[in-house]
Amino acid sequence: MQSLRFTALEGLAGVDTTLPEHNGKITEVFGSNVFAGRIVREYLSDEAYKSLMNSIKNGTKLERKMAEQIASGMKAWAMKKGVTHYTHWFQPLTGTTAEKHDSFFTLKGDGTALETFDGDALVQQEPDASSFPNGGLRATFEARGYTAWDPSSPAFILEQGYGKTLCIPTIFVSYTGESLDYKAPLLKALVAIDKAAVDVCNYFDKNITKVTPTLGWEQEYFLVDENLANARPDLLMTGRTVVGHAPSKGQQLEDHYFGSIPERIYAYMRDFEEESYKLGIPLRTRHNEVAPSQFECAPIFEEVNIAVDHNSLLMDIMNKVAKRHKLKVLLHEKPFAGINGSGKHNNWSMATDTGVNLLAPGKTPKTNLMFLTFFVNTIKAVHDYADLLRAAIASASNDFRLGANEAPPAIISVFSGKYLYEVLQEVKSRVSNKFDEQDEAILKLDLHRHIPELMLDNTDRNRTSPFAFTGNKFEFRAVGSTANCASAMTVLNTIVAKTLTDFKVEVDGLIEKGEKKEIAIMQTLRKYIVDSEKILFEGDGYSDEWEKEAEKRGLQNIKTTPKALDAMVTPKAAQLYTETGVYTEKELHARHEILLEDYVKKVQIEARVIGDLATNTILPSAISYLNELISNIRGLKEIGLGDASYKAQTQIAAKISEHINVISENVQAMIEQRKVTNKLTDSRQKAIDYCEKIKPYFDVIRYHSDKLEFLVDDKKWALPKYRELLFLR
Ligand SMILES: NC(=O)CC[C@H](N)C(=O)O
Repeated sequence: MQSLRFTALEGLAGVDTTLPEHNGKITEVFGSNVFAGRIVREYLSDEAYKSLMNSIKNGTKLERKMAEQIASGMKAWAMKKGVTHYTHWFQPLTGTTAEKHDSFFTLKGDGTALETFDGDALVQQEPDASSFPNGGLRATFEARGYTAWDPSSPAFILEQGYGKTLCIPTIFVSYTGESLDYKAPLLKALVAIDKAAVDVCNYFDKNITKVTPTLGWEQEYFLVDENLANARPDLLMTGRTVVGHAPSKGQQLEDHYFGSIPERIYAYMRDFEEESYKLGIPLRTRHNEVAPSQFECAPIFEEVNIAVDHNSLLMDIMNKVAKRHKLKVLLHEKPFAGINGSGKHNNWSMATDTGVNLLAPGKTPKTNLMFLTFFVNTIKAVHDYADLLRAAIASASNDFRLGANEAPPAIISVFSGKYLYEVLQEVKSRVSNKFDEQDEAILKLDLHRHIPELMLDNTDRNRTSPFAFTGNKFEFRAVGSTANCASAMTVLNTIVAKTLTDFKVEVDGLIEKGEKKEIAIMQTLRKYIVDSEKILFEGDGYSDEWEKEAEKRGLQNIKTTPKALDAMVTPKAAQLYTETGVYTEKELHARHEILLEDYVKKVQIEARVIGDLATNTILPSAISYLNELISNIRGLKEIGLGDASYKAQTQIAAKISEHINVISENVQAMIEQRKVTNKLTDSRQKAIDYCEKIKPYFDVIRYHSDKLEFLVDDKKWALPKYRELLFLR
């Protein structure tokens, strides 16, 4: 039987690349499936509308009567659009989104069939959902988990094939109130930063009453022909290729980056964009990324909460729409060795209700001081809690990306850009104990002269930094492409909230001692700059010198997930999270446990896939070719030719045979090691064992498999090759 590889290759020519028919104007479809804006106004009474808006703005609880009215408005809108079912839509710690559909349809006691959706169904559900990761927070026999409506993220309609479902964004918590998802802690972090940032803003402007962090993510991904992907069990099971010889041409010519978008890919992009627009996801950019077959899309920034939901939704849509185009989208951080991986850079800032971006340099000396305050506090937060940011981006898949081919290293540092670096140095050298009002006024003016030079296109970019200032926001580049942005956003907003709170205490302390407010601020900023200087790095983050320099500075460089996660369960982390109200200690430990278990499972699956592939696919291909060589050598001998005539064949046969043996021995050894490791009961130790004792086999097996791929007759190789996966579509 012909291998799937060749069937897939033959099928490629027949792929349809025609563009789907779409409405020309984005504004005509944008948000049409979202219960927001005009639609809410239209379907709700003034009273219900006001109370919903109030709940969104101030987080106040909705009265039951209002919830009833809102549910009825939502149902009317949804049914008009042909919706039959509703679901509480949530983001459990599995990394994907979850939904369990219920129909509006009910039978009353007297047998009347009705469509209903009441306030209770909107506000809270008990989906059971006992199989989601919970880190010991729930025993299965008391598996109650609740989903609770988050009014700050609008309801939307998911269209799928024939069906339409009303989705209510919710948080997912245990019976006793512990969070079991990505969203609940995020919302708490947003409350914490709002309070802390408003307090600090009020030093400068009393009119500011709300600060909302914003997020603009960039989603990188790969696309592979679906049939080719189906012939790669590793892609299907793990999202990455565990073997594969490097193609002769990779990304070295940089001819794919920003190149013209291939027709078939363009059709796919246009299609998932259209789906996204209907759901109010404001996608703006699309382009070819650096690696062959790698692409990127990014929306206009939004409030963090909404942006997180939109990214989770988008990943789901991208997967579904890819099927229509017979493509497979790879969101994994490192689907292919030797070329770029994929990130999900998180562009983060904070906006006030007076319309000011707190990380945009101001127009006047006074607003510049406000900018500087938030800028320095963010740097201090990253400095003090770098280990938590590292933990926030840790995953089995991101471990393959960090520090490899154009991805930031595992060392957390901040890039400020030349101008702001100078500004920080200036504050450091000029603010002293004797610093008086006059000095302050002059410094402020001097800084103001400096800062306006910082036009957006004037700031230098540093792609090698994990956390870079880019003119009016910070770009957290270390976040991986499969990640739920909520992990990074929860940590970042929490640590900045905590730093701002401490900052206020220090400044108020100085004011109480009789210092003028602005001088107190400057002095505290100076202190923060000095304290956090070692986190600032303007150079090449990819270089070996930086690793050495970072070590000298005492910065952590934890390359693997199991140990990076340790930061979550230190006394310092417990204090931070309990003080800000984001996690209880119990929740932190549960989350730590869940992440370790996730790591173990992912590496375990990879180990199994590698073992299977080696035994069932790679070795048989090699042995089959080896047999051909042997009969060839035997034949040449039989017709009386001497050693010299089959020298090459003998050499190739010897090499193949050696690779076969090494692979076979290592697969066996890996299986034996797994048996030992699986017996461990401590999750951390088990994860470390998987990382340090099992993963190293992957590299050895891969090395020898890739050598075989190079030696074995192409027709006998069953797995689609890198050149096919990356260049054929
Ligand atoms: N051009 C780029 O920004 C490359 C980013 C890179 N793909 C990453 O993993 O972060």
